[in-house]
Amino acid sequence: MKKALTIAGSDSSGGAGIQADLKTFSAHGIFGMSVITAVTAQNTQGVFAVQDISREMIAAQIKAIFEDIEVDGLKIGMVSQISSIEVIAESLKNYSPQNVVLDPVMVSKSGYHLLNPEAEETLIRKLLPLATVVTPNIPEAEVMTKMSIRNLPQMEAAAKIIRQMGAKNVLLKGGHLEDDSIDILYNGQGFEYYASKRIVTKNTHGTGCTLSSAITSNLALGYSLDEAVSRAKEYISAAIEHSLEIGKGVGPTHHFYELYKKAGMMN
Ligand SMILES: Nc1ncnc2c1ncn2[C@@H]1O[C@H](COP(=O)(O)OP(=O)(O)O)[C@@H](O)[C@H]1O
Ligand SMILES: Cc1ncc(COP(=O)(O)O)c(N)n1
Repeated sequence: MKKALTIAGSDSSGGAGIQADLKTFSAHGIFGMSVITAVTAQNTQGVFAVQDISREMIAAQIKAIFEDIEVDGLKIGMVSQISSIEVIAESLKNYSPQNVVLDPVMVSKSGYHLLNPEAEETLIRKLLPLATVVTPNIPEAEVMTKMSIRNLPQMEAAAKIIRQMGAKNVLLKGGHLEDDSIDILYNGQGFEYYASKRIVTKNTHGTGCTLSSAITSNLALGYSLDEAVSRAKEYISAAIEHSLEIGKGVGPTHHFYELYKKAGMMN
């Protein structure tokens, strides 16, 4: 069985973060493991409190996993402080992990700063070079490039700038634009485009986490990056289409092993 690790924050309401990642890994038939960087008290309506895990504890979790178990895919999600980012970068250097997907989580859908703005530059400098692919949404790409992104040509220009910052590949997600949702992948030579119909729903809590852990799962299963992104896009579209009316606010995506298996997407 393939094994994947998520280094991210815990979402008490189960829609995003570590919880979304582990559900996604399971739906792909992957054994999921976690390094928790922060515990959040959140639900479908907002984030109410965050407690960061100490750098010693983050390092100890990473060591415990890599010293014992082979990691076929690694996803990095919410990391809130400079010290946490630094310890992750230092710890991972010892293990040279393959198939690293970096989701540069900055602000939650409900507007809470999950990444301390002072740590943005450290995230770019320390974590981007470790990434096989980085998956910013439009507001994150705007912070990284300091440019305004309103259309496809601006997305392409931003993807080129972000790749120059050190990631091997950039998947810039178009979910925040108004038209159909197009994500673009830039590998330094050319672009791939992944379009999907915009699904009309308010329930998109955890879409970014779900997409990045689905890419990680498919890379761990041995698919090329292009195939991994295509399959992950099918997964997230179905997960949004079947999203759940849970809670009073922005409900979560749905993770469904059985439907996925029927669609012939299981290995
Ligand atoms: N309403 C929607 N319909 C279809 N796909 C969507 C919708 N919202 C987001 N997506 C897709 O979900 C993934 C996550 O997108 P996005 O919302 O941009 O990221 P984030 O959760 O990081 O803000 C992307 O592949 C995006 O294209
Ligand atoms: C622990 C954690 N990690 C990531 C997100 C981002 O998810 P979203 O952008 O859907 O709010 C979140 N809300 N909580």
